[in-house]
Amino acid sequence: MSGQRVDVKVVMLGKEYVGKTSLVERYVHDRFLVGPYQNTIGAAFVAKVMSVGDRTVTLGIWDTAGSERYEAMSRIYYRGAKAAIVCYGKGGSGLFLKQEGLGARLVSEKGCQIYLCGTKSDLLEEDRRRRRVDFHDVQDYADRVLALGPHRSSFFLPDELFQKVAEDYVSVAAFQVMTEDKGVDLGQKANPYFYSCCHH
Ligand SMILES: Nc1nc2c(ncn2[C@@H]2O[C@H](COP(=O)(O)OP(=O)(O)OP(=O)(O)O)[C@@H](O)[C@H]2O)c(=O)[nH]1
Repeated sequence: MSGQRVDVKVVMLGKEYVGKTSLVERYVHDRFLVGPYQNTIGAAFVAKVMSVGDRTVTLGIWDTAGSERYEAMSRIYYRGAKAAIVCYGKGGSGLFLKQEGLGARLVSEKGCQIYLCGTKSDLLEEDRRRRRVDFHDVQDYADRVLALGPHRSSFFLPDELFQKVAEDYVSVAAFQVMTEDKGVDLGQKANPYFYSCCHH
């Protein structure tokens, strides 16, 4: 990685145990690690080179620790992020508050595109009653807390999600403005995307 230029700083956010590391592992190494859960300490970094049309884009992905113990540290990692993947466990505890705080802070970060990612969809497929986070709550969060414009919902596999981030970097006007260092109008950069992922 030394000397390699990162085009897009991507930060993974969300509560502990929600599945951030597994999402990155699936995307970067195409594997799902079974075994005892190991929480991330601080943050982990990985770079991934990918193609968008005839362009090469390097994502620098910071997988931050979800535990509140590391919250102060995480702020360091999302400084300057151009994309934030905010993960929430659809079948998890139902607590969305931490992400709300993080999301609100991210909006104040210049030029950060936000992707809301529902994880562990496979658990819901096994048993619909496990759903704890309602899709409408997520929509409400995007509207009310992030105060962002129109949004879409899609089911994507992990590699498709990161591909979308890279494609947006190349194609979305706000990103193009940023690369020219002209600054970003927060009002125009604002579409959150809802993604639903599982890693199996
Ligand atoms: N069934 C299922 N389990 C998952 C999925 N993704 C992650 N897990 C499990 O959930 C647990 C937590 O996953 P991690 O990826 O380590 O979670 P994290 O968000 O990185 O956690 P922190 O490092 O504490 O922030 C692990 O035991 C994973 O095996 C998924 O899509 N489906």
